[in-house]
Amino acid sequence: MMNVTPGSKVVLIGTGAVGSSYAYALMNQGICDELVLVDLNQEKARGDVMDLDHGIVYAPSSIQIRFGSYQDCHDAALVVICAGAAQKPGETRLDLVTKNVKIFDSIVTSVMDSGFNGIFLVATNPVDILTYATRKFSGLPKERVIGSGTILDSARFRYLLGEEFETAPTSVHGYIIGEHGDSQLPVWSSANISGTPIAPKLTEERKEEISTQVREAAYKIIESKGATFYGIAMGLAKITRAILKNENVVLPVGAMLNGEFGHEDVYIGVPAVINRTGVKKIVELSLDEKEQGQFAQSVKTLKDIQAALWKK
Ligand SMILES: NC(=O)C1=CN([C@@H]2O[C@H](COP(=O)(O)OP(=O)(O)OC[C@H]3O[C@@H](n4cnc5c(N)ncnc54)[C@H](O)[C@@H]3O)[C@@H](O)[C@H]2O)C=CC1
Ligand SMILES: CC(=O)C(=O)O
Repeated sequence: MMNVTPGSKVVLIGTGAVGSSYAYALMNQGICDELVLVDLNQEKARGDVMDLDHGIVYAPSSIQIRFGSYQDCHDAALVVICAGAAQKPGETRLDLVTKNVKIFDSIVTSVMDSGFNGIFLVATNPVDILTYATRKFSGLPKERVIGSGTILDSARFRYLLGEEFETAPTSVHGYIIGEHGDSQLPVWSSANISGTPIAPKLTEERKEEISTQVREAAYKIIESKGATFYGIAMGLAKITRAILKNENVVLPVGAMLNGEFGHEDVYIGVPAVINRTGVKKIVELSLDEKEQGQFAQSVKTLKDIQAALWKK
C-alpha cells in the first residue's frame, strides 16, 4: 500500500468530553484492537482507562485499552487529537485559535519525536486551522493529516432533513462544506433523497431556517450543557473505521485543497474518499454560483487566519 504503519493501534491524545466519548464509541463498535489514552491530566486518563476496561467484557470484539505516553505513538496506525481548550458559552471556535495552536506545537512535536509514521485525525477547534497546523508541525504528506471538518455539521444537516421528510437520515444525502464554523454552507444544489432533489421541496425561508439550525447547533448545545461530544464522537469513529478498515467511503472531512474547487493551501470541510492511505481523493461536488461564492468566502476566512498565524 505505502509505508504507513500497518495494524489498528490508535493513540488518543486528550481524553476530555470529546476524547472519552470517542474512546467509548470505538470500544462499542469494535473498530480497533488497541487503544492508548494520553492526556496532560494523567489522573483523568488513568480513570478513563479503568472505567473503559470494565466495559470490555461486553464489547463486540476484543480490544486492549491502556494508559500511555507519546512513546506509544511510534507504532500507532492512527493518532487522534481531541486535546486543548473548548468553547465557553458565547465563544466562537475561532476564539480558541492562539491557545490551541501553541498546545498543538508541543503535542505534534512529541508525537513525531516518537517515530510516528501513521495518520493524524484532528478534532480540536478551530479544527480546520489546527489540522493545517498539524500538517505543518508534523511534515507528513497532506493525505495523512485529516480533520473532522464538517462531518458533524453534515450529520446535523442530514438529521434535520430526515426529520423534515420523515426519512432515515442515512437515506438523506447532502453535505455541509467549508469551515467547521460560522462560514460553513449547505450544498442544497445536490442534497437528495434517493436521487430526488430536496431543494425544490423547500421554501427559501425553510432552507434558511435549516441552515441556521445546523450552523448554530453547537452554540445551543453548549448553552444547554456546556459542551458537545456524542455527535462528534460518532463522526470520529466513522472516520476511524473508514481508515482502519480501508473502506474507500466518501465522508465530509477536513482535507487539504490543492486546486480542487479552485482553491489551495487550506484545510476545509469537503467530501473525500477515505481509506488506509488517509484522504485518497477529494470529491469535487459541482456547486452553483451562490455556493461557489459562499465557499470562496469560507476559504478566505480560514486563509486570513492562517496568514496571521504563519506570515510568509
Ligand atoms: N471538531 C468538532 O466537530 C468538535 C470539536 N470539539 C473540540 O474538541 C476539543 C475538546 O473538547 P472537550 O473534550 O469538550 O474539552 P475538555 O476540556 O473536556 O477536554 C480537553 C482535554 O484536553 C486535555 N489537554 C489540554 N492540553 C493538553 C496537552 N497539552 N496535552 C494533552 N492533553 C491536553 C485536557 O486535560 C482535557 O482532558 C475542543 O477544542 C472542542 O472545541 C468539540 C466538539 C465538536
Ligand atoms: C463544539 C463544536 O465544534 C460543535 O459541536 O460543532
